[in-house]
Amino acid sequence: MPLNTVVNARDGSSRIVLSEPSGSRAEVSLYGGQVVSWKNERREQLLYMSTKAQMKPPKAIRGGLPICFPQFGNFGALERHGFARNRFWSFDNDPSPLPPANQQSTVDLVLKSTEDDLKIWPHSFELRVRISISPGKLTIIPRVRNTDPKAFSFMFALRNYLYVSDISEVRVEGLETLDYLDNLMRRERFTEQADAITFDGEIDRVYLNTPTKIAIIDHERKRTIELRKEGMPNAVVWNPWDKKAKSIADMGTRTTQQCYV
Ligand SMILES: O=P(O)(O)OC[C@H]1O[C@H](O)[C@H](O)[C@@H](O)[C@@H]1O
Repeated sequence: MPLNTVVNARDGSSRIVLSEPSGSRAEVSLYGGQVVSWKNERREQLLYMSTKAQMKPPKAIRGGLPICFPQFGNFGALERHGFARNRFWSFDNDPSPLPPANQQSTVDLVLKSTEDDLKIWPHSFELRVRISISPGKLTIIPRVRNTDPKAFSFMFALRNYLYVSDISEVRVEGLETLDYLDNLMRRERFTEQADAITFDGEIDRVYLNTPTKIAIIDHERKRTIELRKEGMPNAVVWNPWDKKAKSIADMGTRTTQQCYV
């Protein structure tokens, strides 16, 4: 058991608390291996969490940073976004070969395939994530080990719910001129023409071969979240807008404008 505090939230779920001296703090749920809260040193929340989110099976947690594995979306025969977000993860006591962690600000989790998982996806695996915080930064390092005699392919994605003031006040920079698959147009391929992505309706796109740095600029809050990634070529931009959001039972819309991207 690591030193991180494990708290029982009001909804009865257990969370691991990460903290660091400048005052930022994250909470991680063993259900889904999911970051459910991340606050900066000014105690401002940076992740959206639905007021109707369930922290227990069978649904995935609606908010934070859900982990999609071994499938993203409906790009395969499994349930949407795979099953890792609907499983209870464990503490990983042997996260080698990563460097030793500061146990106040880092947690290592692991998900290993079970007999039931093998019935729906016949490949045994160990999926590890190291989640850590430092001033102004949240880092997630995922690793997949094939414990199967045969090779397999998989998809991995972090389906981030970044908290913004009002989606219509947000710009996403770094995806201009790139090709994308439009999930609202049967995955037809288009090229982005705008010099930044802004929002005025439902959007659900997979941008291909994206740069390592993408900026989410929240004009109203005067805050920029910089997303940096390695080894993950594509980036999804999703916001369901009003009508679709209302049809998602656990979305818990607070205002008519959605506040996540
Ligand atoms: O409702 P969920 O299963 O969590 O999926 C929420 C959304 O995730 C992704 O961004 C997909 O591109 C969308 O098509 C999907 O609607």
